Amino acid sequence: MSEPASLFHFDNASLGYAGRPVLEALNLEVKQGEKIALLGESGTGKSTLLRRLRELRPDEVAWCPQQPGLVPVLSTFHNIYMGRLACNPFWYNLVNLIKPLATPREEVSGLASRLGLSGQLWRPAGLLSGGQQSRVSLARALYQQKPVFVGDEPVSALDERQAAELLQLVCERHQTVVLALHNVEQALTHCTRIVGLRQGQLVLDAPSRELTAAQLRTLYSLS
Ligand SMILES: Nc1ncnc2c1ncn2[C@@H]1O[C@H](COP(=O)(O)OP(=O)(O)OP(=O)(O)O)[C@@H](O)[C@H]1O
Repeated sequence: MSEPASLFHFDNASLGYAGRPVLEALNLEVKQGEKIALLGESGTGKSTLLRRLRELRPDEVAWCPQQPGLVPVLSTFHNIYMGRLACNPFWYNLVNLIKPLATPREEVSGLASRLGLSGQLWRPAGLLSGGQQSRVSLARALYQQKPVFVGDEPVSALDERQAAELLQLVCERHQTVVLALHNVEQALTHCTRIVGLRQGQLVLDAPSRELTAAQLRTLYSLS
């Protein structure tokens, strides 16, 4: 069997903003088929790394940002539909804005029901609860139907049961997954590899099966 293809490769890389590094001396390779959880305390550079992954392969990455960034006056349907806006011609998007066609209605309502949003399909996104908005954002990313899913704390606003179901759905539907998470149990259950960041450095990179929740919690301990 041939080796899985390398999708992202950082070799002693520095990532940051306007010449100010956030992550330094980064060595990391992501191969096709991997399910990776990125852990580390707030401000350590998880989002910075995820943004770079998205920039490197914009056509292959389904992106689920930390802030839902929904259009509040548009319905749940329209916000999810936006995941595929760039794949369709202008006239098709315009028609679907005014009177959604049967195919996208079916696709989006199927996805909405998987995410427990059936009853919210035609409500303006601005009227939804925080957890519902975060599920709409997740549905919009799933609707992109790309091979790589990059999610920045995509389930942090959800309860444990919903979070587990949706992480499973994300992993089933994408060949490669990279997720920033704060919950170490979720990381160990759903991901096969854990990457830990601390103060701008990669300090852990190991298969989940070799790690315990207690070891991962040390990434968050003060020192
Ligand atoms: N657009 C930006 N311009 C300048 N600095 C930024 C920008 N975005 C983030 N930073 C800085 O980069 C550092 C890392 O931020 P980042 O958002 O990557 O952390 P994080 O690990 O994702 O945190 P959290 O868990 O709170 O989301 C922080 O010091 C932050 O202030």
